Amino acid sequence: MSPSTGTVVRIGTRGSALALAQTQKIADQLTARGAEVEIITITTHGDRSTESLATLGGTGVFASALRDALLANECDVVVHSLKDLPTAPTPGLSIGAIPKRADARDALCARDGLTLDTLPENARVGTGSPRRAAQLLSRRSHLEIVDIRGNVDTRLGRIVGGDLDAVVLAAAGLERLGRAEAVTEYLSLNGWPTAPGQGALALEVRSGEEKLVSALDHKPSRILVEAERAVLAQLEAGCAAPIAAHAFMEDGLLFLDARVYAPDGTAKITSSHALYLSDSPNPAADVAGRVSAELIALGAADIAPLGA
Ligand SMILES: NCc1[nH]cc(CCC(=O)O)c1CC(=O)O
Repeated sequence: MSPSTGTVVRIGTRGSALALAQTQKIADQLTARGAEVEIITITTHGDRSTESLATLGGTGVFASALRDALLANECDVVVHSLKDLPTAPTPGLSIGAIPKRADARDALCARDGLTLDTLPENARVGTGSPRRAAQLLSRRSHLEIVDIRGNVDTRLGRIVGGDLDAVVLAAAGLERLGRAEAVTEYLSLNGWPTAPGQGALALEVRSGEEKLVSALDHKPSRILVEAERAVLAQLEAGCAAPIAAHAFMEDGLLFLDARVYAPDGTAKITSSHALYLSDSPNPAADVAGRVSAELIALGAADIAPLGA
């Protein structure tokens, strides 16, 4: 054990079961590196509201209360789900670490082992995400999309209760909550890219205090999520926009695939580019620049409400 420094690192988190589970993991990793930590639960507008995610205005509903707590010195580190974090930097704050990314896939959780192909015509599928709704409709145009909110357990409960036939959730969240047994189909990222940054966490600190968490930073994960999020930033899109992105590395190349969907699933615009990581001082921004420029040139703003 390292000797205690005498300072306790206060980690702020949302109070949902998912947020607490992922924060506990980060707390354990910091403790293993000799830090003394304390977890502080902060209630956000996004947690209190029962409005649909789309009407809440998307961007940052979960993040702003955590950031306020950090700026007010009520805690020293906050743990965000990266995909819920607005792309604009906050003055005075900095992302001190992006730990190794978990599974970026979406997962279908359906009754009776059903899959996307075997769900009956007009099946009721719950999601609060305009991206997932568009992807579902683009694969199965007769599905009935039900706008749902609430935590993962509540959503899964609606299948058992018979109200819904299926829900689509992030594989990473189900895994963190120990609910992976509810998955009936993992949706491949090739055909079903997900929200920029899905499966990754962001550890935010006050600028200058990055050292509190920098040991947990995972450079490859940071490059991948930076590439995906740069598409959102360059399209000036919010986290509720029907946009999906998937970056991966292979043989020294950084690949980025992004799609913009019409909300009703009847149209989509796609772009994919790759570049050698060694060819650019900033490969994430460069590959995202090419993809975004192409999406815009192909009419992304005409098929989807990007600012949502
Ligand atoms: N917007 C809610 C949210 N934010 C992050 C996750 C999942 C975990 C992750 O992507 O890291 C979820 C739930 C879901 O989409 O099923």
